Amino acid sequence: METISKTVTSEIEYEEPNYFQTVLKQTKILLIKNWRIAYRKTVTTTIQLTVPFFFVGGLYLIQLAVSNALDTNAHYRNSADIKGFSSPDSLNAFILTNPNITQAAYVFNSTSNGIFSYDIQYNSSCIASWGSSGNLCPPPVENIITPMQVTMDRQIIRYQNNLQNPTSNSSDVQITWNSGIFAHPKTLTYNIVTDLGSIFFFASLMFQFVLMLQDMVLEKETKLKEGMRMMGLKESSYYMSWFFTYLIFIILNVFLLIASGFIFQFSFFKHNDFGTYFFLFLFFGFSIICFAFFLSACLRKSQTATFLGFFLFILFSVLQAFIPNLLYIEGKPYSVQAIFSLLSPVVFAKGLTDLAIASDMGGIRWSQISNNSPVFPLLMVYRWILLDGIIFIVLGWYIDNVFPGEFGTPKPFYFFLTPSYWTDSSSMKWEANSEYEPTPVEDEDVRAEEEDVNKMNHGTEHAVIIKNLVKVYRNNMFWKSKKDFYAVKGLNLTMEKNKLFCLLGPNGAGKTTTLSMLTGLFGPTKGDALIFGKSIRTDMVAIRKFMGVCPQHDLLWSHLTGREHLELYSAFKNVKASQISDQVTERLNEVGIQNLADSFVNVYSGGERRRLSVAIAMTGNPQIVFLDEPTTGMDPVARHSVWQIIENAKRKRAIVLTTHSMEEADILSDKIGIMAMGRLRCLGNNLHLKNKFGAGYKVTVFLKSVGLGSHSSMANLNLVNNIQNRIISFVLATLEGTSVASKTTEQIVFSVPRQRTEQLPYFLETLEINQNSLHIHDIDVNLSTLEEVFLKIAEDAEKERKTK
Ligand SMILES: Nc1ncnc2c1ncn2[C@@H]1O[C@H](COP(=O)(O)OP(=O)(O)OP(=O)(O)O)[C@@H](O)[C@H]1O
Repeated sequence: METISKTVTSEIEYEEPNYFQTVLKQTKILLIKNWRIAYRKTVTTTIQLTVPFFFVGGLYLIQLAVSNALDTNAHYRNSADIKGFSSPDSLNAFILTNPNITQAAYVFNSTSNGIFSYDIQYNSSCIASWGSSGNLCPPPVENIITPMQVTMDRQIIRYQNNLQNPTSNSSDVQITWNSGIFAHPKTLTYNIVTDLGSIFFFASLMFQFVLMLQDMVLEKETKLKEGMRMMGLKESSYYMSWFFTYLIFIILNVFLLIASGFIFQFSFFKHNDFGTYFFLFLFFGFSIICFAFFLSACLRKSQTATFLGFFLFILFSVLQAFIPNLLYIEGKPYSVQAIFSLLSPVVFAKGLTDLAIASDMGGIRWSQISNNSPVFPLLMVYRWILLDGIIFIVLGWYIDNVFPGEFGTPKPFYFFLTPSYWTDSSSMKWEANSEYEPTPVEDEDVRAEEEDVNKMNHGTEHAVIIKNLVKVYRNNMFWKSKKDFYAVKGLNLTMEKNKLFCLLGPNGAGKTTTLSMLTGLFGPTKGDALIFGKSIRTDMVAIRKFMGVCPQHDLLWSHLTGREHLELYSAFKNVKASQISDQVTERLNEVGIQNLADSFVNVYSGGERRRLSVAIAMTGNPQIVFLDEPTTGMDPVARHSVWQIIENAKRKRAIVLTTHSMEEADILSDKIGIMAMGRLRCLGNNLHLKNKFGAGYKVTVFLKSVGLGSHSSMANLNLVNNIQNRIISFVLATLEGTSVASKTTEQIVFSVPRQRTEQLPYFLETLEINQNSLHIHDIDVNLSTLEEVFLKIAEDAEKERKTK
């Protein structure tokens, strides 16, 4: 057997923060946790943070593509046409009435005495430029002005020379020229932001919404949220930590969105006041965080969350594209506008459209937000978006409390009116639920326990008192059905302080369900339990302060280290900040994973994860610890060291253990209850159960070697058979009622009934006297094992199931 190092548990000092300090402290540590995980999920986080840049960039590319398309379609020139006009005014009149069919014009000012002056006027719009499509707007100097100037100058010189003397040079010619653009009507530029901006800006923020919804529902689905709650997490801290995590994401996104807007030179960002669009984006970000909260309270599966998230993304993209134009117009009743304004994407789109249209006309100043539009000006848009957010967050909080779904205990619909909700105060309330119709109890120990429990009025003398606890897994959440499954059928039980109670039972017996109710993972259908006098129905928050839990499935974050997990839970348990580091090291040493302390949990083996879960359960010196199959998957060395931890731990606290290892139950338990098919079948300490349910004793007779093995021969086998038969005949004749349990070439195991206890010493003496003549090497006597007791109970339950 390996040496087990004794761990000396140092005295833990606690902080006693008030409710608000606790919430703030927990929020801070959860924020650190969220950001650590986000930082370590490098690729996902980078995409999450930079998504607005890609959306705005995409918008810019579309703008380019649309402009080019307009270029291609322009039928802008017919270069064969040359027209003459009598005056600049008639030229201008022609150009204004026939836009974009003339590329350029010469306007002659004076042509006297060898002095020439002319202007070159050209079409400055991109669509009329020279060159083919693809060149968005080629420079006029190279394409128009220079060729025209060179051509004209040459012609003037030629003309002048011909007039005077064809052979003389042109030094006495003086030419001045100017260039300018055509007269043109008011320019209409294509503004992509007006048409598509709202979809793109909306999409870049909605991306966060989908991810957040998925993150939150995933933590719920994987029970991590409930795991933290069981260890003392405050609901408000949990929500605040997600809220601030995503608010920071949103703020970073908004800044990146604005920066991208400037990089791509959108007039939306250049011409409107910064505050006008900054607050619009920020408030919309806030409202989608609240909307995600609301939905996460209603959803259970992360896959559904992702699907719904994308569906809403598309639905709102469509709605916000056309509803604002139909809705926010003069003459529409305010009530209709108000109803649609409950959807923040719709009001957001209205705000964006206002800003986009205004950006072509100088933009909106911050001082104009209350009157920039006759219907729903920006100020009203801001107010509605904020109101939407507040409505959704309140609804989400209410639903989460009253309909917590699979996990969590439903609170009454008026829970927010009860002082205990706000103060964590315990009401010491004993919920004697009379609705349960008891099933007849066959075992007298179980019946006696039930009678004791029914006499108890308060539960402070015991660590746990369970009274008529029932759990029904409903087939659907609305009505009772025949398919409803009764997992626990009226459990009555007490567990003592400073003792270890072991709950055993075959698979599906209802052990985990019972533990889940006791730890507040979900509420009982009927009945109640008091833990150190506090009801699991009404005082779970108070109970969690002194409770440690090691759930059946490890609730761990792959991207956090073992040390970080323990630091997080120590803080939940209010261990003094200055002591956390020492306490964490102590817990890590205790379970023997100190060498993995700074490795991420995703590299831990199954057994190492279990050890970390046990260390988490023991964090903060809880008065009661629930261990659901804590040693599953551990090697024998680890298992023995965990047994030693449990053995040490139970001196100061109550421990409730479930296990499939009979050895573990035998060694550690002070009291054992065996459940099957949702009911308690027997109760007592291991000796009592073995005596009561075990077959009696096992006598193992070891045969002397006759040289079998690889050299076995027929003759030797016959010899062994003879020896075995003689021993069996002798034993069966000496001790009445004995039977052969098993037989090998080396040993024979006999089952001796309990009724023969008194004759056993005489029988063993006789066997010893005949040891040599019977060819016996050794004899061993054992009481029935717990395993036999377990098998008998399971067998009885199986028979009961078949007869039903
Ligand atoms: N969410 C659920 N919905 C419906 N039935 C459930 C649900 N959870 C558990 N059950 C059923 O309730 C019964 C009791 O389950 P429970 O997990 O409590 O058993 P257990 O004794 O802990 O078993 P094991 O030893 O295998 O862990 C099982 O038959 C199980 O299938």
